[in-house]
Amino acid sequence: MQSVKIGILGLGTVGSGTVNVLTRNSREISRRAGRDIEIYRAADRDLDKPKGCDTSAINLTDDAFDIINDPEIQIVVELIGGTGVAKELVIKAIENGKHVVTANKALIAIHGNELFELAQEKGVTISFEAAVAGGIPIIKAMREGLAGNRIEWLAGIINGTGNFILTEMREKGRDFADVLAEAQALGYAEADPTFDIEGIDAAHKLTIMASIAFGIPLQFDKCYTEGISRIAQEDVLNANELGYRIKHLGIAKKTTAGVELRVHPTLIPQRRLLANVNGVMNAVVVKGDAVGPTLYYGAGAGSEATASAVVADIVDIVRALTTDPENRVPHLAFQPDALKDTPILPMSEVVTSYYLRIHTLDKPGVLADITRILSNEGINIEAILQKQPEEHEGMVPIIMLTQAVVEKNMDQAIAQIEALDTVPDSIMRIRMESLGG
Ligand SMILES: NC(=O)c1ccc[n+]([C@@H]2O[C@H](COP(=O)([O-])OP(=O)(O)OC[C@H]3O[C@@H](n4cnc5c(N)ncnc54)[C@H](O)[C@@H]3O)[C@@H](O)[C@H]2O)c1
Ligand SMILES: N[C@@H](CCO)C(=O)O
Ligand code: NA
Repeated sequence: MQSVKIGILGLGTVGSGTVNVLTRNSREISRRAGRDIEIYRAADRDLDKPKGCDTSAINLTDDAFDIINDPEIQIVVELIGGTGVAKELVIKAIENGKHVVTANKALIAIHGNELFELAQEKGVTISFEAAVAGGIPIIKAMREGLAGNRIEWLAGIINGTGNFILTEMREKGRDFADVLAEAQALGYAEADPTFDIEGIDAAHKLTIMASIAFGIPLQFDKCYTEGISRIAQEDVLNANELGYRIKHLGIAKKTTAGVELRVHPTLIPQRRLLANVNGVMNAVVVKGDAVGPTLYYGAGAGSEATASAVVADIVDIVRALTTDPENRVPHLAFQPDALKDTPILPMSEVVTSYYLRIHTLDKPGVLADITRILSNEGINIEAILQKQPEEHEGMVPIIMLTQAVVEKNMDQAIAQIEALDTVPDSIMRIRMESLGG
């Protein structure tokens, strides 16, 4: 049988990994797919830059549209990134009747609704396993493996760069900027690394997972997003002392009032598996009503780990080339006309417990003022840790763990505490999750 011809757009970290995996494992892959897969063409706008793969047998171009317009190519693999030219290329590819594989979470989270509709209309598939948690087959697991469940919640470490930074800070006391530079050199970070640090990349991935879990349209703009750049070494140490770890989590939860969709640093008990996921590794816990909690773990970024997911998507498409489009697995797990518009809850309505770090002046009565304000807002204190002033330029850091409270009450309490003369700095708050049941 004739080989299936694919065209790759972008030969950077993931593009070159994809060439390497497809080439090295070509025999195994053909046995699985039932057809040979041929890298017919590849495009990179910067062909002079050395590539991380052998391109001698590939017909190269610096114009990605050459590939989109090539009638021989059945599958386009978009590994350029971003929502500019990548969107234009994907739309043109679909219009030209080509299937698309992409690792681009920004594109799917922001434009997925319209792209899937177009793909549906044209009878082609957009596959995006590499877009969420890199090499971990989380999309496949949720979309197919958990299809019998009502998914209740999911929580995950879904940014490799951020987890690498937090791990190095905790284990080696390393400086934030220094670790970020290393993550960039290793090819983990986004083109704009603020996407990693400020939680935007994790929010893209969480948006995609929440749609697949709950059967709702993609709503990236409603995702609450907070990064890790404000976390200080003292918070990492305090958490440790209290039996917790700080992890940058994406959390999606179905409640009776709506769906919680939030990315933020989170204190989780040290004994939880997620607390022990370190470095560039990612992990996602998905709780289904029938199966209970399930855990998916693996490399969340990196050249060949991500390529593993890209190639799996290519194999899936090749296997399904002759099937009727109506019989393919729906892009977002639920049939397009069965998606529900369950509301996304504003952050002010989310209920969690908190870690608070309050720097106070060393004066009598400060603690009493703080506890009075918290109590007036209905906030119960679970634990208090008071540090010595000497190490903190005369300030007394007070660390508190609270019981669960609705976020708007905590907002009000924090505003009142910050207004006290004895509290000159802004308060650090980190939400807590038990991740039990
Ligand atoms: N790096 C990872 O670990 C990883 C993991 C999962 C997903 N992703 C996603 O994969 C995509 C690619 O990421 P990457 O890390 O490989 O990026 P990269 O910067 O290493 O590679 C992008 C490549 O695209 C080329 N390019 C840019 N504009 C182009 C254009 N108009 N036409 C042709 N080529 C063009 C660049 O020259 C570069 O070689 C992004 O969407 C990213 O979010 C990356
Ligand atoms: N920049 C992303 C790449 C994988 O999506 C990360 O660090 O997780
Ligand atoms: Na994945």
